[in-house]
Amino acid sequence: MPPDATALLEAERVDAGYGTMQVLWGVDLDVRAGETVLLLGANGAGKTTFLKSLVGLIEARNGHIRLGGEDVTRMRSSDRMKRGMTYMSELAVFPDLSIEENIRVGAQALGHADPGARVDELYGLFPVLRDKRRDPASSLSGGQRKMLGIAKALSADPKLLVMDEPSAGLSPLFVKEVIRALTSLQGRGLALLIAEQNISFLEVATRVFVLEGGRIRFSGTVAEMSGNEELHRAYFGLK
Ligand SMILES: Nc1ncnc2c1ncn2[C@@H]1O[C@H](COP(=O)(O)OP(=O)(O)OP(=O)(O)O)[C@@H](O)[C@H]1O
Repeated sequence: MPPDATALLEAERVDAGYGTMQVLWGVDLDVRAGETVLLLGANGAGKTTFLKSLVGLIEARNGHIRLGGEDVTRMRSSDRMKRGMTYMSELAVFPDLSIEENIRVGAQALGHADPGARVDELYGLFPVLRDKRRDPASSLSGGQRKMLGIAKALSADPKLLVMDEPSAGLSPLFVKEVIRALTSLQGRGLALLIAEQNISFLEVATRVFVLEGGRIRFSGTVAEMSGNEELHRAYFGLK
């Protein structure tokens, strides 16, 4: 795949693994500015490993990762963050800190110029967090806690938010809440890369990549994916 001038993030033939075990085999994926890309895959497909190699928590053994056209493959995680890529993992929230403290910690750690203004802006996006701003994060429901994780990750005003299984541990009702929150973020110029095994997230995606056994098995639009009979059977059940 040649470097794509319009891609915000571009992974090209990425190999990664742990010790002697290779998990990812030549993974290609790109995210354009402002779009939402879903990385679908079953348990153990390598989604987390891939996201970690993108954000710099593990190093890609081969291949290239470019952010805004710049090669960041060997760059530290914090420097990738400064260039606009933020990672939201499951352990995104400090339960003992208040909601506001959580967001402020995020804004400060990620180097936002005016954390106070950013906190107000985020309350506009997630009003439920404003109402509970003095309460400890542990008092939030699962869905609300996920929203706090998203707000915290957004506090540095990234161009790309990389999310690992935002639906993990949530009931279908809370998954809907998170999807609603993500929908409200779209159209603000923010790009999202979401690794999931929950196909509910297809409704927010522009394009989909399917990872199986550490290899990209499919990439295309949601319509193209549901038009592919084998994938349709595997991910949507029998027609
Ligand atoms: N720190 C680690 N050390 C060794 N092997 C690991 C490590 N983390 C993950 N693996 C292995 O790498 C493979 C891919 O795991 P990974 O967590 O990337 O998959 P995943 O698609 O995110 O799965 P899940 O949906 O269950 O989180 C698995 O075989 C897993 O056991």
